[in-house]
Amino acid sequence: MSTRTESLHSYVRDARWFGGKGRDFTVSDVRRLGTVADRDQPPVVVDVVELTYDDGTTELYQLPLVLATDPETRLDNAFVGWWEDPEHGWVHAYDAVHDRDAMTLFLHAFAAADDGPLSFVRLSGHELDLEAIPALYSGEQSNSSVLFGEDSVLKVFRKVTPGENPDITTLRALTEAGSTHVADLYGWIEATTDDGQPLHLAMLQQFLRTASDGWEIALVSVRDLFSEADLHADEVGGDFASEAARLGTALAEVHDQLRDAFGVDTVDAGLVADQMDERLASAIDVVPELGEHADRLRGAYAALAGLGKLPVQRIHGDLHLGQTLRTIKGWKLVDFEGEPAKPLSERLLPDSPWRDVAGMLRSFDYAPHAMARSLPEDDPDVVLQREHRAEEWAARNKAAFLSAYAADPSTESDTVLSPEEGVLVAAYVADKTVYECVYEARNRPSWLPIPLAAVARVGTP
Ligand SMILES: Nc1ncnc2c1ncn2[C@@H]1O[C@H](COP(=O)(O)OP(=O)(O)O)[C@@H](O)[C@H]1O
Ligand SMILES: O=P(O)(O)O[C@H]1O[C@H](CO)[C@@H](O[C@H]2O[C@H](CO)[C@@H](O)[C@H](O)[C@H]2O)[C@H](O)[C@H]1O
Repeated sequence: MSTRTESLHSYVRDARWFGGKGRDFTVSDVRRLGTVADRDQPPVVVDVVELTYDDGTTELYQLPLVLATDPETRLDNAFVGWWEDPEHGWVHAYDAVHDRDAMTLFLHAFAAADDGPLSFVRLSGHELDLEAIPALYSGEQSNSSVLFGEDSVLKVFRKVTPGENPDITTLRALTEAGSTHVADLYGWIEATTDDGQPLHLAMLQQFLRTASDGWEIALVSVRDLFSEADLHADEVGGDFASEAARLGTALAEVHDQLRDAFGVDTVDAGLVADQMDERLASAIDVVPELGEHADRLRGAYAALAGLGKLPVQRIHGDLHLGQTLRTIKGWKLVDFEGEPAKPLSERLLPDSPWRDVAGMLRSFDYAPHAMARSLPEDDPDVVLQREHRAEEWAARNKAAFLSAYAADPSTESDTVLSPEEGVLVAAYVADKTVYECVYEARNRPSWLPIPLAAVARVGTP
């Protein structure tokens, strides 16, 4: 291994955004996609490293790097390594998302709509604040986001896949449709692979200055309820139901706009049910406790199969309260990348809007149970009381969300679900709950009881 690949290997392995934690891999290739340069500062290159895992599968990870001739002490915390670079000789390499100068260079490249091996594509309609000071967003998870003052935010995708990135293309369609429920897309960075496919590297979008995370707001509402033992969910000050209803309306509008932009198709409900069944079979290998509920879950899938054909369209794909932001101008949905565990080819397929609805319904169940877990309590009466309140909170907010989602604006009537919609909701909720069992077993085992308890309730009213 050269010094360069050795350094890149350790940097990727230890990065917070690396999705292959715990798996052995080698750096099998490093490709340079392009360079952004200004004569007054070190060049910024965008490299993509190919990782090969023990089982032979590969993944591409993006590394924008500042290549300095001398050590840059101001970037000590972003040091990747020093090596002989094929284009720039001996360099000290730093992760560019930590560097204000490098990110300012990117912002200016957007303003100039630079086009070359790296294309900085910009949508019209917003004048970028070129004076904005870049700062890396501290809550980075699977990607790295850089805030430009209060004007825009650049999300740098870490794991990249050749082909269309739905985070960009879905957001672009919604922005162009004038949706009020997203942060507008301002532009994106794109390169082309050797075989001519697009490689979407980053996206620049509106910074939502007044945003509060939907999950956090929901938790505060639950906490208010728990602290008022004698009051019901509709009596406490922090009642969330009107927000849940606004979320339902927002999602219905987003689905309408996505239908208009990408069209509708149909799929065989039996095939969808089979996929749910397959997910269940592999989930049981990871979470054996699911086995005792398998018959009931399969009952929900069989009912779905009985529906014949299902309308499908572009959807969010991984919706939960943590992907919603409450702003002064209403609710916004973020992160249209789809379910992280699915390969890109599957995430791009049209899907049932009820998958998004089910994601939100599951979140309304998670919030009170997650809050209950964070407040240890020995008194069995209080535990029981909280359990009642948790069910009450979940039921109230699910109902508010669902009736707003399903309400028909043309008749202005509050609609209860049709029997067919009831079957759809039950099947997609069951499928999401199975997914969550695997997610929690792998990432947060102490939270596994939350979806497991919900699996035990599948099929009960
Ligand atoms: N446009 C935005 N304005 C302000 N905050 C945002 C914006 N987009 C996302 N966020 C915040 O950043 C967090 C991570 O964003 P997200 O798109 O989910 O990134 P990731 O793909 O890394 O999870 C969100 O939960 C939200 O709190
Ligand atoms: O935000 P991501 O795209 O990474 O989504 C994954 O992680 C989520 C957890 O952060 C997970 O969501 C589950 O936990 C949430 C509370 O933390 C809860 O609101 C959701 O309802 C529940 O599904 C999501 O499933 C997973 O894909």
